[in-house]
Amino acid sequence: MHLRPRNSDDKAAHWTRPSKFDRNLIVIGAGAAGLVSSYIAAATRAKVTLVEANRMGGDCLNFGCVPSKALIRSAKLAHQMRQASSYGLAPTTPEIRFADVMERVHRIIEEIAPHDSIERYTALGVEVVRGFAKLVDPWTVEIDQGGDGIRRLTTRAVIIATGAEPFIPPLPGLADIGYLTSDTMWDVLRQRPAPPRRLVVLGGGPIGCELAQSFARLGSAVTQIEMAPRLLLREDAEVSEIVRSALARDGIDVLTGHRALVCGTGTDGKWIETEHAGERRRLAFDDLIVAVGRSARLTGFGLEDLGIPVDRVVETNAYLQTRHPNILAAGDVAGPYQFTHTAGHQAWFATVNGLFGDIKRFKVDYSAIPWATFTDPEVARVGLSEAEAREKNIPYEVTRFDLNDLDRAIADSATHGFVKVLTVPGKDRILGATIVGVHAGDLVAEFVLAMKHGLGLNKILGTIHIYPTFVEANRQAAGIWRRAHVNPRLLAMLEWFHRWRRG
Ligand SMILES: Cc1cc2nc3c(=O)[nH]c(=O)nc-3n(C[C@H](O)[C@H](O)[C@H](O)COP(=O)(O)OP(=O)(O)OC[C@H]3O[C@@H](n4cnc5c(N)ncnc54)[C@H](O)[C@@H]3O)c2cc1C
Ligand SMILES: NC(=O)c1ccc[n+]([C@@H]2O[C@H](COP(=O)([O-])OP(=O)(O)OC[C@H]3O[C@@H](n4cnc5c(N)ncnc54)[C@H](O)[C@@H]3O)[C@@H](O)[C@H]2O)c1
Repeated sequence: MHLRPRNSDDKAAHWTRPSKFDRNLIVIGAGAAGLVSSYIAAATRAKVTLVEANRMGGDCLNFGCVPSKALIRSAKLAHQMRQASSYGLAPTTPEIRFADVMERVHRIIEEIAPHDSIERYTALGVEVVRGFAKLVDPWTVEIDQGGDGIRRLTTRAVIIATGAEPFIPPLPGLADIGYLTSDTMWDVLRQRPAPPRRLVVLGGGPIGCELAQSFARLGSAVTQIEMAPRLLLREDAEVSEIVRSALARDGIDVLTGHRALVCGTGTDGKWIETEHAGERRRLAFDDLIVAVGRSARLTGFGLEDLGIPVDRVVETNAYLQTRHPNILAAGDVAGPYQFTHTAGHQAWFATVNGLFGDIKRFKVDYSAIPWATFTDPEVARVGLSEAEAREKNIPYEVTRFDLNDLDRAIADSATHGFVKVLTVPGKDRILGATIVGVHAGDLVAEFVLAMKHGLGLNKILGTIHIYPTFVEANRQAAGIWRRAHVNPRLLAMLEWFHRWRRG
């Protein structure tokens, strides 16, 4: 089989498919998508090689979910200590030992690292190679192993799982003043005895909100700059408002609708200038974290030479296949989501389609994708938000239950938030659920299960939930929906029946 590279000037260039292959599958990148892909391939007894250029576990373990959630936990405890008087305890001001906080963050990375280690994957039957992988042709991968030389392997299928990296905006002066990103901050701040004194967080997405709140609770004076009119733009406006006021309560100066214009260094240290409603404002700071989105890693490993189309992500079809059907992509590099669990979810489809696609292919299922932002209160969602339903012209009904009516939330003095469910008008079929509150990321699992398996609100109402728990809020919401949908004629008949029985 011959394939001609698309858009290539070299008209003579073509590739010949080998008649034999060294591997069934080569996976490029050992983050969530790559690890799960190679695991599944090995479980089906395929000969699979996993190539990682940097740290096993990818961004989630080393720079993302794990360190950020570890930091959030220390920050939450500091916050709870300050709240002690609300619970009848003596007011406490926590002594923040920042170096110890950062040591704990790194200890937790080390504690989880064995799950993603070379040793574990080797024992599972995966060949793990340290090095930088490059596609030479649709069936050949070249691995630069640094001092250990270059190795070439042929393979029937390839999964691109190269992830994403922080996007750095073209902000004048930014490169000169020095800035932190999720890639660099964990190592840089590990060297510091104290948290940044004056911190600017650029970006009001999940990363910006989680980090801004954590550092504020650990003692930094935080200013958060978001150019959009509100935080967490993907969520409904009321969600953004709850998060904004929570961050404000933590002392963060939240500047939405502010465009960052330029930064530099002056007598009072570093500064950034923003513009809002025609007014310019200059803010002094000591450290700045850039959290304005993540760009897929698309260049430098052969996609261009193979004519594989990319836009913001690698272009794939519903089976996660690229232009070359034996080259597939999963995780942040494939989009449209940028979560660890969606990377793992796509990995199953990419692997099965890569190994068995010429026999049977499976379309990747995006029907019930959940996510959570781990601010306090947490924000979790599955399916449609109200804004999305309106945008897509999908008719819906809303049922809402506020946590200030939930016994457990009242007992815990944690009543900020709600459960909001969108259903098909007149039916109990769930179109989406948004939960804001303590443990929202855990609570949403019930709606994910319901949506995935076609269970409606009646089924949630008919399921026993332990009293008093936060997850009872889901059943309360289902109960509100039920009461709003009782048949008035049936009620009238029942009333008549009872009257008749009384004689
Ligand atoms: C601060 C932060 C917090 C986050 N929190 C959460 C959260 O709470 N929950 C959640 O679900 N998601 C969270 N995420 C997102 C999550 O980390 C990513 O969605 C996830 O890591 C994507 O996995 P991946 O396998 O696609 O890519 P990655 O984890 O980025 O892995 C890709 C790997 O490929 C390697 N690589 C790249 N090119 C090559 C090459 N040519 N050769 C060899 N190796 C290569 C890279 O070194 C990297 O290790 C967070 C992200 C950040 C930054
Ligand atoms: N809890 C989680 O699951 C979790 C946590 C963190 C990150 N993530 C993943 O990582 C992805 C990236 O997160 P993120 O927060 O970096 O990106 P994001 O794209 O979600 O949000 C970035 C924000 O920055 C703003 N922005 C862009 N340019 C700006 C500028 N020049 N000045 C000010 N604001 C600007 C945007 O308007 C946007 O609101 C997320 O979309 C998510 O998928 C997930």
